[in-house]
Amino acid sequence: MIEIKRVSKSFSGFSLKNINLFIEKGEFIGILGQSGSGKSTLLNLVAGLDKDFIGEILIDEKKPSKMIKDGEVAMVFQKDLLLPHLNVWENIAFGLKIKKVNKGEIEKRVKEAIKDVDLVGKEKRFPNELSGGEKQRVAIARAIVTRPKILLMDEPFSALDFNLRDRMQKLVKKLHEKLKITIIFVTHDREEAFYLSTKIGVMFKGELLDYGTPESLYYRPKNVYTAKLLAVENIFSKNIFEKIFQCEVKECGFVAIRGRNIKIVDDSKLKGQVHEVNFKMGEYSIEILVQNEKITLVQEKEFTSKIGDVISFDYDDKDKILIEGVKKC
Ligand SMILES: Nc1ncnc2c1ncn2[C@@H]1O[C@H](COP(=O)(O)OP(=O)(O)OP(=O)(O)O)[C@@H](O)[C@H]1O
Repeated sequence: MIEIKRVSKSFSGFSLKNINLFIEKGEFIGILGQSGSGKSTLLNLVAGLDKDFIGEILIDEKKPSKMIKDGEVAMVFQKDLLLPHLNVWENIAFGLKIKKVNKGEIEKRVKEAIKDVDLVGKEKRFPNELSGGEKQRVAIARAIVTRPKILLMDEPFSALDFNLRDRMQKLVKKLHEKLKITIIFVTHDREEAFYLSTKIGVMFKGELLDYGTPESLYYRPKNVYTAKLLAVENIFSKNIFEKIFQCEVKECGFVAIRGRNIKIVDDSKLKGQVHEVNFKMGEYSIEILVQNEKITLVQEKEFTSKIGDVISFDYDDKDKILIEGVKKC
């Protein structure tokens, strides 16, 4: 178990603020947030790379620096950091040799890791003879070969093209299922976080704003920032929402509704004027004006009305997302 308790850390102009997080063994935690939100800062503290912070971090009741010394924590970074003068096999075996693992065991583990990351046949190649994706696979093999309890990954695929990224994500997911280790994976890509994670932590300006399963974050974001990050198109203060959707909402700060949950119908008391239409990847994104407020509807069905037309729309009460608290973004 990883316990992050009341952790704060300051640089000039940035601080990580009072982070509390409890991570069970075997979970896959995605830390999601925009650039500069403090994801890597937090990961470096968990890795024991930075010991200068307020609060407490315990991994299986031990300090991170002890875990990393004992080889129980491994890291994969955005840059592969392979040793250029060693071939694939030697790069993967390097950590085991340092730990003085016996030769037979090294052979066995390296061979298995090479199979796991799909690099069979490329053992003798040097890093400059590998593609970006292959280099990252070597980096992952090098990390898992030491059989760490925890694997920390800091945007490992952000430099790869989307096809390769897809393949690498599948590989990491498969490895997680096979090895059952705890993984913390930092990313600014919400699809990546949703695909991989059992739980996601949302970071914003040094704070952990939201934490939960992908489903709970998707259906019940706790704040406006998470809702925006998860592409909820329509977010209004309670009063404005009540005005444009002609309803009464129980006490809350904001009300949100996804564009795909607003339907165009033949007739309804709710009407709006078409303001803008965009066709994106098989979906129409339709912006309409309702009492001077813009709302966005999303549908796959072909949209034939023109700019300026008045259309009727409706929604289901259960699709409203009530958000407490203050606006944060
Ligand atoms: N060693 C340092 N000294 C001073 N400021 C730092 C240091 N490391 C990070 N920062 C600052 O802390 C803030 C958070 O950085 P961090 O790298 O944790 O963000 P991030 O969410 O991982 O961003 P990215 O996605 O761009 O990697 C940034 O404003 C950064 O400039």
